[in-house]
Amino acid sequence: MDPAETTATASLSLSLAPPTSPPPTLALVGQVPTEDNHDFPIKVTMLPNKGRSYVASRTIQPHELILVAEAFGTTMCDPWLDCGICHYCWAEIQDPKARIRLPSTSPFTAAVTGVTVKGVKGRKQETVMVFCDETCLGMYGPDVAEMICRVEGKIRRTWSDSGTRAWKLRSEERPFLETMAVEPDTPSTSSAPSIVATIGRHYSELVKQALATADTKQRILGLSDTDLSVFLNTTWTAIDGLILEQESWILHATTTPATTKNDNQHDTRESHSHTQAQCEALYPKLAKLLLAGNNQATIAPKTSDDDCETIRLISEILYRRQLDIRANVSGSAVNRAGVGSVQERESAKAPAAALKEKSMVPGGNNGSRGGQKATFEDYCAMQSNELILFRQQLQEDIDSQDDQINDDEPEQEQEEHDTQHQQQSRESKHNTNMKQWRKLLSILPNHLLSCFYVYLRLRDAYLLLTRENTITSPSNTSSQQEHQITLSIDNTLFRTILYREVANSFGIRDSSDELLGFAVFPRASFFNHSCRPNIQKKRRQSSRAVRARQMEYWSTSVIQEGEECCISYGDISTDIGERRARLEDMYFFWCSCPRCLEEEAKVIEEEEA
Ligand SMILES: C[S@@+](CC[C@H](N)C(=O)[O-])C[C@H]1O[C@@H](n2cnc3c(N)ncnc32)[C@H](O)[C@@H]1O
Repeated sequence: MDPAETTATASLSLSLAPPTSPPPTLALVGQVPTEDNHDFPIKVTMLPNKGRSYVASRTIQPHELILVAEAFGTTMCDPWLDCGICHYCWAEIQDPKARIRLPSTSPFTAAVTGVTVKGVKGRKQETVMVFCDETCLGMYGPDVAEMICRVEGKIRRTWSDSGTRAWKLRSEERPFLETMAVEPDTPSTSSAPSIVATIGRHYSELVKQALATADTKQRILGLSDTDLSVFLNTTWTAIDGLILEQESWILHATTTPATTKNDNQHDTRESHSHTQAQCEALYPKLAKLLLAGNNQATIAPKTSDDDCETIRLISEILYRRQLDIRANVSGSAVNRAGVGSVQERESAKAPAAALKEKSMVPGGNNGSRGGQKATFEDYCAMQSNELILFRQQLQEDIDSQDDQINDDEPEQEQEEHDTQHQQQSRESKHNTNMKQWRKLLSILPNHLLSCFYVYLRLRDAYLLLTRENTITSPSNTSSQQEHQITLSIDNTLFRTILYREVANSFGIRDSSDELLGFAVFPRASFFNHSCRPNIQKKRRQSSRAVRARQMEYWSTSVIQEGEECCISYGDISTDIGERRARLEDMYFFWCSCPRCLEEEAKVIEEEEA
């Protein structure tokens, strides 16, 4: 694979239970071909020190097509976004006249009609998606495409030239972090609902809880998997608390437009524009606060292209998950449960069982070696690499900081001391809590802080889009609203998606081996790596409309029943040292495939000679 060339990184809210790890492997272990799938050539099994893997369920002959896997999520690398490559089939667009470009006109300003936020209206939309024609757009899904362009429209916009400049929050209107300044038993002075104060108290406690689990980088590294899960859940939940506090206030302000003197002066339209600006103005403050914990982290004035790639992938997966829910759950159940409900989360937590029920073989058995639509359950069945990635990043941070620590510390401490001194008289309790936050953030890997940043931007964008949907289509009937998909995400869902993409996505390349982007093929994610692979992957060529969304896996030699079926993760032409280092860095394992063992033995032999 190139599960290869991946970019990056699971639970709600106030639950501190460890995430759904270990991955749901056991239900898949020892699968046996059933009556109707006895001819399916591969099955998933558990191998020592390798996790789950595909093995041959019968003798496989060379050049057999053994699996067709369908992509569940894709993301194109930024430079290719508007370069004549179809966003659905990833082929060069043959007929420029038939080409469809989204958005067809600049921004979705129509969606924010009447909102005059300086620097926003009419701003050039940088994200585009192009498709060969209606067929490809239809296959990809016009709604998904539009949604992704809208999300990116929000995300690409710099925070500084949107909300913050247009909307200066008055301190008396600002509950931001207010609850951090009060003792748990002190009533909140905020006009926002009391839930805000409750959340505020709760998340400050969570920060303390996380620090009580581990208060240095080294101690975090020493935590068991279970304790590290609790530590991460607590930290992420505290961040959700910060965000919830702000969202509660924004929603409160939206639903009660005439509660302040200021609001009385505005008509509804202006009120909407202000609340939109508030969304955008509040998040940078939060991001700054979060990132202030680490001297090396800066708040990006503009979201990076890499972050946008990740955001596109997450948004597509999230959207397709909503479609799955709609297809699998009855409409009324969706309404009852609501987006992101506990029921949904529970069903997402039992992917292996669902996979088993649906089909005992990967990719099903429809006579064409699978290829049926991948689902969010399939996606969740992939291995989550959150803990392993976290530890790797933390170790890297420790290694790179080791040399600097002695020089930097006194300066950092002095700076912190000065800042604290200036504010001490008026906000001593606020500072105590801020200090705890800073402490917590300073012991987290920079990589995680970047993930918080991406998460904040997503929450910001989804909130704005939900508001725009409400503003632009207030007259929608309830049945129309039922069919409208609104995206929402919490830290559980964000981490579920992000950390499964890590080491599980495939690079998509053109004929000259240029990397166009990445895709996640959940049912192909059980192929382990070998430097002497017996399976080769190929993009499907049967018809244009399915190209790239499907990947074929072909045997390259005779594979005996029970033998492992492996692909290679990226370049295997390099020497053993380089190969092993790359695999360890990107896929978190030390390769002991037959070829590596042979080459290792040869090196030892030569050294001894
Ligand atoms: C795409 S997944 C393969 C399926 C995975 N084993 C599972 O249980 O979901 C890639 C991960 O599998 C493991 N893996 C793949 N090939 C391996 C190998 N040759 N030796 C050890 N672990 C391997 C590594 O943890 C890697 O990050």
